Amino acid sequence: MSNRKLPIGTRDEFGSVAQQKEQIIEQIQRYFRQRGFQKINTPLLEYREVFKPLAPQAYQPYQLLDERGDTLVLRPDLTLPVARVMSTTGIEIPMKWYYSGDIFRVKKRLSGSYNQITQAGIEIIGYASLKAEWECLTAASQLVQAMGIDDMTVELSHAQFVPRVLAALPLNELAKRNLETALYDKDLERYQQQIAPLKADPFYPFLQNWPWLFGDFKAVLAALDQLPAVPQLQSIIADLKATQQFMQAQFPAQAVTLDLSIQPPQEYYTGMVFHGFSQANASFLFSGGRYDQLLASFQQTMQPAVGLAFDVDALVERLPELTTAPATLIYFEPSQWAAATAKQKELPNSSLCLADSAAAAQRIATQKGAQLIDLSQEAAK
Ligand SMILES: N[C@@H](Cc1c[nH]c[nH+]1)C(=O)O
Repeated sequence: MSNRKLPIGTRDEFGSVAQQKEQIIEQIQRYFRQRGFQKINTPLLEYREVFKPLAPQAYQPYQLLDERGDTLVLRPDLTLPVARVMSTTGIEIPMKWYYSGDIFRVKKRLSGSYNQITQAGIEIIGYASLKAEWECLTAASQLVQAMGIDDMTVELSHAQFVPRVLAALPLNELAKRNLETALYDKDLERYQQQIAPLKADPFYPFLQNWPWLFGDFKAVLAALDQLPAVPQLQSIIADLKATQQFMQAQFPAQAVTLDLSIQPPQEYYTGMVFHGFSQANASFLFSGGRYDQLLASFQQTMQPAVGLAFDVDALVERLPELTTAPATLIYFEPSQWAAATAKQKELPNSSLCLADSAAAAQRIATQKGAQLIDLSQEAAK
């Protein structure tokens, strides 16, 4: 009886959860409108090619065919459609976009997570400076704080850190790939096997600690003292330090950590990567980063870009339940329509009772635990 079932990984939303979700989306969008961002909407359906830059194993999309037999997908990401828009229209950069919408990612069966996720996010296109990352982090900290969530940790990382360390190691390409996978998977046994041939190498003391290079910002940076000088890492470390100092100065209460052994959540990231998490949530509250090469995969020219997306569902999960004023139902005679409407406007959490009789109205009020105002009594006077 599949007409009574939902597809795996989807859900219905109603009542206070649906209402909180609407409010969160509105709060985020209002914030970005006020900061001078422009709204962008893209379709739910796109050609599969738009999402080529995503790691296929990470985000398997739902696929369908259009009438010509071309493969379409339900969008598994919102950044790539914005990159497509930028490269197919003559919109001038720099540009700051905000958006909200659902994305679809087929997850493993029994993973317990949803395949339809609501995101609200931004894409800042055309700014190469660290200020663009700081704009994202400012928005994330201020918005999450304003929602009343006070246990978020912001974690910084950098998409180039791991590749640049690997490039400096005296290993062949295959050994580097194996080392990278073992590091990202936190498969310590395989990792130890991969670094064993480097026991006499100056990188060895650092390599022994690498899988644990996450957590307290200063402690992680201090562990880099063991690293032989790699000139290609200097700008990365300087940017991360400057960003941590920025956060400390602007948002002293915001916890900021550093992870130098993590796989970036998107393959298209080329620079600093950041996300926010709370101990109470399995998913990130927001996730984002710099992706300077992405527009080049749609057109010839490279454009600097940074963005982030909030996971609206994860935010709602963290919010305290809505407490609403006790409900009131207003029963009235058809001739009292205008008076009933005026009364309803006055009373918070009230609605018109559309029942045919006062007795039916009373039954509904009792069933809903609502107070009943009966205007028909006044009409009768
Ligand atoms: N699209 C990314 C988030 C992001 C927006 N802009 C840059 N990154 C995600 O879903 O993880």
